[in-house]
Amino acid sequence: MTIPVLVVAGFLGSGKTTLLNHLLRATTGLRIGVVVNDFGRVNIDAMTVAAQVDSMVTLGNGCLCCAVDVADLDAMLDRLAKPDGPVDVIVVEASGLAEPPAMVRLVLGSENPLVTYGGLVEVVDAAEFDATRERHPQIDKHLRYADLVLLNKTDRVDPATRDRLLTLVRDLSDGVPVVPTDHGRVDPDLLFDPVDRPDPVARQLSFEDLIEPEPHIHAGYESVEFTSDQPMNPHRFMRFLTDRPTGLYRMKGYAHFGVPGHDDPFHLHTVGAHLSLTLAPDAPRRTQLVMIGAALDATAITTALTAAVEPDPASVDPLDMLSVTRYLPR
Ligand SMILES: Nc1nc2c(ncn2[C@@H]2O[C@H](COP(=O)(O)OP(=O)(O)OP(=O)(O)O)[C@@H](O)[C@H]2O)c(=O)[nH]1
Repeated sequence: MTIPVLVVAGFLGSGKTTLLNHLLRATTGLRIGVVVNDFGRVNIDAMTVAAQVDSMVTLGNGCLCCAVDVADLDAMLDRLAKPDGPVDVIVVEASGLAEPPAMVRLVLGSENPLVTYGGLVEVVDAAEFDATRERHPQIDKHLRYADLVLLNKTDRVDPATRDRLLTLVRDLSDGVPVVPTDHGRVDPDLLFDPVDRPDPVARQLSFEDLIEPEPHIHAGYESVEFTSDQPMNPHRFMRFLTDRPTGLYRMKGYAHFGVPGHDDPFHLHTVGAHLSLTLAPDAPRRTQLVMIGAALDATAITTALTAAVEPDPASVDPLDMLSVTRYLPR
């Protein structure tokens, strides 16, 4: 079980903290570690009902909030990412403009084997987008860095503007999934896998008892599944992975190539352009993938993956497997 670390970025006032609060409310059973760089600046609802110790705040429902500088992020990830606790996912709120790429590098460079990169989410204020872009043209570059863009505050624009902005942000972000939200209300399942835990956290009065839980919203994203009992061709499959389908945020599952000398399947997960691959000798010898994103073209994805099926794996040069195995951890 690895712990995804999600980095949330966005211009001042775009709704990052609102998104954090939503995630704390909308997930049940999931223990979220929230990392901010200043408690004083961020108004996390949960903190009003929490006990603060040192740089860490413990919430009744098993969530933790911590305040660290970017430089200390690595140490905080080690503190939070431990087998069996204390959290299932970590959300880092990036503040300041230069920070997101630096934070992503830190997360990707973490030597903690439990830490996996969970994606860079850019929150954009729909009501201010045109004005922000005029003042800060670098926002276009930020959109391209992101693995997922939330076009937030859609309640503050009319439907025609919302649609225009959605198209504009999709064009600017170059294939990155863009999901419209108000008050950061995105389905948490788009961001990370639900955790099936009945109620292991010993608790008295919890955060969840004190706030109104939000109804589950299942909107703004799709998932596409692909299964093949026939092996995949390593080159064609890796081309599919590197030439990421438009709107794809994350993908998880198993791939089987059946090339002589390489019969073990691989477990894979991707977030944005990042791919993580491990050998899964005990998994069934088949390919089974779930792809999650926004405005996914299910037909195009299925067609591309079907074209990557290899009916005659014995004829594939085992050296072609280098295009896959080079992603294995060293
Ligand atoms: N109408 C509307 N207001 C929103 C929405 N999302 C956030 N807000 C409000 O916008 C203001 C800024 O939201 P925050 O979540 O604090 O934004 P932030 O990005 O964390 O801000 P900084 O940390 O200062 O950069 C708050 O008053 C929110 O209540 C939305 O979708 N619609």
